[in-house]
Amino acid sequence: MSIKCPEWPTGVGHQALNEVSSTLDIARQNAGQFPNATWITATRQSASRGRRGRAWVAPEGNFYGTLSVPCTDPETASLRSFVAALALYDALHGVMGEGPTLALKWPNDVLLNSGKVAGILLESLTVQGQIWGVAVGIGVNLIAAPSTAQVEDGAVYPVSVKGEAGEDVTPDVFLKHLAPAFSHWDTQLTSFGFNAIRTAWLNRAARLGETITARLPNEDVTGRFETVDENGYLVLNTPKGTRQIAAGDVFF
Ligand SMILES: O=C(O)CCCC[C@@H]1SC[C@@H]2NC(=O)N[C@@H]21
Repeated sequence: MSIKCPEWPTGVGHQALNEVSSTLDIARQNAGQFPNATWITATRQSASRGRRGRAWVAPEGNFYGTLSVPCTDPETASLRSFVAALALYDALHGVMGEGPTLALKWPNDVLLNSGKVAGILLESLTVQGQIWGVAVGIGVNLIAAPSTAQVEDGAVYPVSVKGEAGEDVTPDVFLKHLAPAFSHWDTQLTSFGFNAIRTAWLNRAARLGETITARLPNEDVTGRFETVDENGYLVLNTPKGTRQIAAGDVFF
């Protein structure tokens, strides 16, 4: 099967659903069906998933969306987590104004006043065992954040737009900001390559130049956060030399 990456910003579809298990499940079930990039949103998710097999707390009123992107290029696909982070940054500024502080945390969290306000989870979409596209799952705490007891020890504490900025933003209004922002940054990626995205991401990065710890399956790596490289890997300058980290959780 040969499907080209979609042209932005035209031709982006939207399926608005009520309760689903997860908008990522709907994207999987429809892999191969949507010819264009399509936003799948839901008012409730009964089985929301987060990174590394964790659950994502999903009260009604928050934003739950997955963008199904048909695309034949698996390398560019994974870099869409950076596109999503930049789009979330712009969309959150759009709904809150310039006051609250936003920052991006590697690999794909968005921080509001230092707390986690949004998360991104990418999954491959396959048809008959072949990669067909990528699903970009996005959750945003618009009106409510989980309690700190519901998140892992040492993780960034969760916050909401309502709690930090006092704004009542509905998921529909949020998508009106997020969808064009995603199209904008995705056009940058597909037209100019990852370098433009990488530079924009680094300009908004939390703790760049500071000492941070990346938790990997078998070790913790602590070092100075130097940059994100051309593959999207975290680069840490440690006492034992430079480490390039493809995946992990970062702790400040
Ligand atoms: O762990 C994270 O930070 C990522 C959370 C991603 C949550 C979103 S909500 C929409 C989509 N559907 C899911 O089940 N998960 C993602």
